[in-house]
Amino acid sequence: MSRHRDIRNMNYRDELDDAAISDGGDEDMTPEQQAQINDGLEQVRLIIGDEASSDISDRSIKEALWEYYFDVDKTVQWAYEERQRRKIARERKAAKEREKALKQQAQRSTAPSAAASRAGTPVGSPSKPKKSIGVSFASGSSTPARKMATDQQQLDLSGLNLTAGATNQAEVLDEPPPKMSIAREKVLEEARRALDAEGEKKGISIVVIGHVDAGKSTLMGRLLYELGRLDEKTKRANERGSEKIGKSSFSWAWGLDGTIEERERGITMDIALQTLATPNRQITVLDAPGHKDFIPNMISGASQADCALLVVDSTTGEFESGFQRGGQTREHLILVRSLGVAQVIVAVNKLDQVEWSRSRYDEICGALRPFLVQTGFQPSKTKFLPVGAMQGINLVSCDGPAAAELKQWYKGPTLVDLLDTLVPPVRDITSPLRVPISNVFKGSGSGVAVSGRLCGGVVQVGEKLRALPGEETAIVKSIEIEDQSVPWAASGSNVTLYLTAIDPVNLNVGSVLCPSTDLVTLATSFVARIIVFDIQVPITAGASVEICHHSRDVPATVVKLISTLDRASGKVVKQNPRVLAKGVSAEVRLALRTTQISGSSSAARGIPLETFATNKDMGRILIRRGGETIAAGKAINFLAVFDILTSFKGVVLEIDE
Ligand SMILES: Nc1nc2c(ncn2[C@@H]2O[C@H](COP(=O)(O)OP(=O)(O)OP(=O)(O)O)[C@@H](O)[C@H]2O)c(=O)[nH]1
Repeated sequence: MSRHRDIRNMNYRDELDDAAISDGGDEDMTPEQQAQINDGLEQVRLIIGDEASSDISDRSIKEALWEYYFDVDKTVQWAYEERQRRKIARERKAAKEREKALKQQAQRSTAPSAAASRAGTPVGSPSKPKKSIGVSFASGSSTPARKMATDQQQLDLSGLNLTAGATNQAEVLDEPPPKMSIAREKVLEEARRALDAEGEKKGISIVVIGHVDAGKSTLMGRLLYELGRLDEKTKRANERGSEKIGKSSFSWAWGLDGTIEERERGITMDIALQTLATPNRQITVLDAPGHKDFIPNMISGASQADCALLVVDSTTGEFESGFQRGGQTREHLILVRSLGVAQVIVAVNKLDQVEWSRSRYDEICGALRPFLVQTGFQPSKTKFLPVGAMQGINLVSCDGPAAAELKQWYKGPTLVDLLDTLVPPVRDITSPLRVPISNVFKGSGSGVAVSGRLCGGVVQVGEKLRALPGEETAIVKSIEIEDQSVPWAASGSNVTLYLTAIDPVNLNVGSVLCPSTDLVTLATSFVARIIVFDIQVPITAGASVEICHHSRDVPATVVKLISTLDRASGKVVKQNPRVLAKGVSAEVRLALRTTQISGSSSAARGIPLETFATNKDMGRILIRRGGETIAAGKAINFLAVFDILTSFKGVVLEIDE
């Protein structure tokens, strides 16, 4: 085989047929190279699935491995892109055929009797061309969970040439953008009815948090298996694959940790999204990374969740290291509470490591309870349970010989019982639509897809939305919730929106989609009420920080320390404090840093923010410094905003304090 074929820029028309790929001859390879190819093929297959589900033949994979010098990561990336290219090519072909059929139909209808008599068929009953609806890569595939931000499935948009010129675009546009077909009032009425419906499963999202290696992914992988959401074939493939790289204890985690780096390192690096159902709840699960290097990804996941599932490792010394200062058990709890999560389930895991000791379980619950209260969780909204994630004990049931020791002292609910009683939050469907984008990836045909959680309002197919910051609008081509196509979605739903009529370069993670008639404020300077975390170096005026808002981080400066406040009453304790030490509540003025340097960068154009009083989910921020989260807060007042009406000039309006 030659290494000189440009795999990334292959013409998909030629590549559609695997037989078209020249063999080139394996005889050029040494036995070692052949072994490497076969080994690589096995690894790629573990990730992308078999030929039927991946649409890529062994031969194509071997070719790619050869071209990429046996690099499995690059080959997997190529395979995902290739699959998408093939899908687009098929859609184009189908569109052309539909167009041809329509033309023939039109010709027939202009000469009805002649056509009818010639064809011997009745006139006027053309077969309606099927409408193609974009589907995400994850739907129906045997690949692991869909990842949210930096997944292999979040593809390099340049590979698709989505912006490659008018002719190309026109060719790809197989149908005009859809029009809004349902009146807004009707959508609201339907949404209200669906939310109130008795007997309907209530939708809720939960973020899985905890210190690194607590067993979060293992617990979710095992739970998905117990609930029939992970099939035997994938389970066995994960067992084989993890054993092969000497990480067999991570086989359950492979159900969630899908990238090669995550699997090789045995850690979660990005949020993985999965769904599961309990008798009364339809649950979106966001598995967050525990490692402190990936806190921004964890924040992105937590800002999309209603509730949290905290997993702690009960092994001697392990709970303690996660709970001590700097441990992620502590930090994650503070973060999720700051982001508005009020309900938490604590799964005390790996009890098999401490011989199912009741006293160890009680000790851990006893240490966590006061901390949870201190962090702002109400005891009535905090539930505890003992589990053995690896063996699947007390997840769906607490029966069988493996659970015998636990059953001697534990008679409480299982994890599924507790998930089933989570209280869904009140959804504000009448407020303006806000969709902070947590991921951008390729849609089908000419479109691009974005995912995120609706923080207000309703969205429907055909709706025109503005992407902020920026001047571009998009039209919603289709909407998916849990891989099901739906005509509309309401506040609180985690959705994938397939957009058209927009260049994908204008859609960024952290941008917010909203109606053109009701734009989000782009704040460049604002007052926030914050709570300072357990920091060692106090905050002073002029400090350089990062503001995290949903999936966006922007450099900012703490311009002014306005006052410290009484945490209980909110009353001013001291005006113009010189420093803010740990535990203090304060009002500060923040300004995006790039506004002071240049008036044209995206950060300078402000962050799409609302005051907490207007929209709680859109008004929360976290403040980080040097990789550490130092404070959480809410925007209470804008001091300077980017003027959207004159945005092409990059005007920043100063508003009096
Ligand atoms: N003995 C025992 N080991 C477990 C159990 N649950 C998880 N583990 C092991 O703990 C290790 C870490 O598991 P993961 O599921 O990757 O942990 P995690 O919390 O998802 O890790 P990060 O996402 O990287 O923070 C693996 O070796 C698991 O096999 C359990 O119930 N018992």
